[in-house]
Amino acid sequence: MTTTSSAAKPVESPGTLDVIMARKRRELGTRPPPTHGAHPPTRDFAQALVRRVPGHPVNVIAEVKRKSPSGGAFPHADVVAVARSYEAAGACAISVLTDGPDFGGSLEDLVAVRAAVSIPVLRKDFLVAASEVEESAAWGADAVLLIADALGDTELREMIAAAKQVRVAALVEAHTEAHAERALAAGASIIGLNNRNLATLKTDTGTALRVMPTLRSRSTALVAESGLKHLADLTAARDAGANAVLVGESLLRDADPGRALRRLLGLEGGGT
Ligand SMILES: O=C(O)c1ccccc1NCC(=O)[C@H](O)[C@H](O)COP(=O)(O)O
Repeated sequence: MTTTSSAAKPVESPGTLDVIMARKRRELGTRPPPTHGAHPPTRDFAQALVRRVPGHPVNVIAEVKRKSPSGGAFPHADVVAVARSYEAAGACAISVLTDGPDFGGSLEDLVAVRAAVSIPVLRKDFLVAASEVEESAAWGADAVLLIADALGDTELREMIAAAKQVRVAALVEAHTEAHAERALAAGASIIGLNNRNLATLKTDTGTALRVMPTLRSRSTALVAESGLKHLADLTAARDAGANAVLVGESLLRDADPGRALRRLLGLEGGGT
């Protein structure tokens, strides 16, 4: 928090998410509208989240990104190789960061990863308009991330409706119960509870555990996101109602992200 020099009234500094969303809204104004090419048949993201896999504590959406504001650079530039290793290790879906400036990703990464795996692929970005949901479908995304905390009610409703229209799943993320309720009211059926506060980047893995039980009976699928490192984090998320978890950093810090995923799932020794 910063304060003005003379007035007593405090002035909030914009959080990281606000800064990113402001950039995205500026960029949208300067980009040509998406061209809508034919897109491949959509892989069923919701089904991948709810399908029970014998021997897995919970389904894992495994994430590829080259860097992040909170984590800095990750040691794997070849996101396609990492995605392949995740699929072989039992991931139910792949999350691909397509934001360039803050995460080192691109829509070309999304296309390359989708061509390399047979499981659904989530476009993880900071979408600000329904036209970008349509654009995501044209680029082959099976699902898009929408961040309830950063979108108005009308935007959220329009973007969820656009996703239904172009037959991509919408994973609607919230950090608080209030934003999760807004997501449900806007028509969301797959809700992600982000343990990371995207304004401050502080992570508390108890966040999803506290909020998910209130949503269990009103959603198709629940996803606990961010900061998950241990098998015990996965079993706790499952016990609180999660169908799936979204994991990036703890896998990407390992020299072998596929092996790290097997360990996280309790399928290989060395996990905790
Ligand atoms: O991770 C960040 O630093 C970040 C900053 C600003 C906006 C979003 C950000 N991350 C998005 C996510 O929450 C994660 O990519 C995702 O949930 C996976 O989390 P983790 O397993 O902790 O990498």
